Amino acid sequence: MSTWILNAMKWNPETGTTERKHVRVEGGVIAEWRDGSETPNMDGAQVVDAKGKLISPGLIDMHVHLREPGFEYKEDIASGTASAAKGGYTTIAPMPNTRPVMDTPDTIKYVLDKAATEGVVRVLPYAAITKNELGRELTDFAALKEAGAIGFTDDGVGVQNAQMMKNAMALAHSLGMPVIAHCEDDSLVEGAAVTEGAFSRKHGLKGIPNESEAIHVGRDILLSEATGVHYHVCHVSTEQSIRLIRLGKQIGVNVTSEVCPHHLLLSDEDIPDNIDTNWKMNPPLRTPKDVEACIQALEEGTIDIIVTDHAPHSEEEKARGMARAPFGIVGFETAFPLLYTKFVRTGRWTLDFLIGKMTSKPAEIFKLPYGTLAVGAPADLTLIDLEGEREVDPASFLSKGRNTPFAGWKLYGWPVLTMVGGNVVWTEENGINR
Ligand SMILES: NC(=O)N[C@@H](CC(=O)O)C(=O)O
Ligand SMILES: [Zn+2]
Repeated sequence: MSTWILNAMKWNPETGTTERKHVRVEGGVIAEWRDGSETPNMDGAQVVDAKGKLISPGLIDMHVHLREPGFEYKEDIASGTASAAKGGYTTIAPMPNTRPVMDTPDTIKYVLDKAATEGVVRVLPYAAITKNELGRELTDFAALKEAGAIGFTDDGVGVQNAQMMKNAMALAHSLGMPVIAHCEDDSLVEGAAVTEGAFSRKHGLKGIPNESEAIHVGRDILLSEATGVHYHVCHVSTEQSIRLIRLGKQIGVNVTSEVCPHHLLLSDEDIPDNIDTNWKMNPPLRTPKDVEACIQALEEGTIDIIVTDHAPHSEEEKARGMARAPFGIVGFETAFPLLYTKFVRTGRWTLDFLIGKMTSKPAEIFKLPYGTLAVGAPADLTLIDLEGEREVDPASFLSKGRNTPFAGWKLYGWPVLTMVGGNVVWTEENGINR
């Protein structure tokens, strides 16, 4: 079965503009491109008229929480992958902080099987570094790799013991696998919900200091240098971490890093005075200076990629107040429109720059065969409406989570169709197609 997508606008890096193109998809891969002025032979093919929408490689999100197994009331693989598809994502990497923790081959297989039967996008799971993410005992890395895990992380908590982390890195390196780290020194954080900054001072709250993140980043860069492992820093939020990553890259350490849309767009000074827990996430929103440092780090390449850290929680949990509500906000269904509207439409970034940080760059650093529209590549793609303006409406999310600080924001750049391996899995018009 072949499909023609007609009249899509495709970025041309040589001219720095988009051009009208037709593309044929066959056998799950991109088979041929034609100029928009041609009329291809479409006998027997399924035809999709893109009507001038942008065509992008399917977005890739290397830091997400699907909550299954164990927290299906927050999200499950069916709802989480549907939410991803609606956000234009075709490949996502879920974190192992589930219940049970994804720390055995069986849990990895469970997630992969569920994703194959109920999921609509590609799901590439991470496995835990330590059993139950308790930081005490390493998991069986070789068996987890064999089961299909793509890397090791205790995301949700930092690995507190340096020797444990060093052992993990040495073992991961011997297996050719990356270590992905949630960087947080618990001894500096205790009982705080927001960053140390203007907001914490104004409200008399204990703050989460920037060093709690950067201390782990610095430690782990040294351990990566010692072991040679590919070390990837999760959700970078501070100027201090950036300084260390920049230095690590300069001296040739195999370090990469990611940033979330909220850390590029919001600071602690934007948190409303009524302290809505949709503004509580980990790492917390930092100061305006940190926000600008994150933007510049992405621009200079110190930060490599953009991830959502999609972290759904129930309304009941988020209603527990700032001290007791869990950390985290949803991300799939707002990421691209937010970044397109705030950085591309304002002229700070080119469309190509933004899309690269969400497609080809994650594919490159995690060695994935996706994130490209080249002939022969898997037909993972998304069509995006760059012109229609719409408000963020959490009630319309396909995620079970409604926890976002972006409700009501008026944005451009909404996905309208998502294709994975040649199958249309979601359209704005007809919803999910399983
Ligand atoms: N980011 C968050 O605020 N929360 C994540 C954990 C994590 O990514 O560290 C979660 O699992 O809810
Ligand atoms: Zn984390």
